[in-house]
Amino acid sequence: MDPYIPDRLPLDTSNWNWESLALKVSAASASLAYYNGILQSMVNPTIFLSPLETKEAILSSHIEGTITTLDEVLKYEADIKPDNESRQMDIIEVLNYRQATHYAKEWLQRGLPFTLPFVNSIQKELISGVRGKDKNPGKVRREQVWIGPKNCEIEAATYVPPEPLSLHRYLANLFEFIESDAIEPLIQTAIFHAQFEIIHPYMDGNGRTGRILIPLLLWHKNRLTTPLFYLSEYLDDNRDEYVENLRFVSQNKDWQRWIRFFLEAIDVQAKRNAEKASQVLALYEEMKDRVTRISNSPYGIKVLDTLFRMPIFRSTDFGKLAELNAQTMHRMITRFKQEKILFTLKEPSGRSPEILLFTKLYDLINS
Ligand SMILES: Nc1ncnc2c1ncn2[C@@H]1O[C@H](COP(=O)(O)OP(=O)(O)OP(=O)(O)O)[C@@H](O)[C@H]1O
Repeated sequence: MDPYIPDRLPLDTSNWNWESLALKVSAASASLAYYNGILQSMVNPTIFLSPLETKEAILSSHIEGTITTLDEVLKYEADIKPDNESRQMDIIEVLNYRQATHYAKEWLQRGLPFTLPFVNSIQKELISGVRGKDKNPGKVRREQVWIGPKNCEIEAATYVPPEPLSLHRYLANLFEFIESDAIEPLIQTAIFHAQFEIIHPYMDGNGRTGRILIPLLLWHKNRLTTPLFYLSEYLDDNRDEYVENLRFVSQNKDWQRWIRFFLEAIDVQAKRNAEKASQVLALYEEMKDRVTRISNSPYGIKVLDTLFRMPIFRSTDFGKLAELNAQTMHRMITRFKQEKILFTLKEPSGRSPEILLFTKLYDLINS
């Protein structure tokens, strides 16, 4: 199989079946707008949706074969680590993914441009210090890669991305394309994701970097007011179809099939994300009164935000993040336990602090 020569963007869409696409676009747009309305009603969506972001990191990494659970990741952050070393590496990959997402959001919200150097730096954050760290992090590849059965030779590949010397040309075309205002933004995002995967700019992390970019693009194209959106649940549930639809673009030039799949994914996930975000918001409102009453102090909201940031935590981290002195922290934790808001996951022992679980939020995110 020869290296693929990607289509130049924008595509020639004169023969497309716009009627069928328009229906999908309007359904996905409506669901996304509804989800965005919920985002807008949140005082601090970054804090509220922080556990959902961890789940997105887990599922996006799972598409690439990294296996870990929300429980393991949250426990790891609270210093409960699995014995198995490869499991630990998988958790670190997920934490890197989340770190790369934060980094990307901050970059864009500071008004910095959506360019190739930006995406290079996301990929660098993603693979630094983990599997792939020796594969030129943050640099466009200079070697040929291919996709196929694990460790296969190029002859057995199912797809061979473009040859390295041509990459900068295709990438320049891709980043120019995304700035065009002449294309419907959801279709533009769908095309961007597929073309990014088709180009396969890096030695490692192409799938995950491409998926990190989706909410950032939706934000860049004014479809989200905060770059928070979680698509990987759908892509992971429909992994074979996801990959097959990408393959159909290069194999049959079937862009419309890919775009329909992508729009369906946005539609379904926007509804799921909206439901989850509303549930988190409702839990926050319920807890606001209780926590303010229990804490009976000016720290109430800070304490609540800290609980929402990490449903499993060490008592000492909780104290630090909520800016409480040790005495106040212990008093509050005791009261929260009496009120069955927090449960002890691990008793303190020696110099190790107690580890606690905010069950309601944890169950909600995990359901
Ligand atoms: N035939 C295909 N055409 C275009 N893109 C594809 C194709 N098959 C898979 N992909 C994309 O490539 C990603 C996986 O790429 P690859 O197996 O090379 O791993 P990678 O570059 O190391 O990425 P990661 O480290 O995130 O797994 C998939 O998640 C999907 O987005």
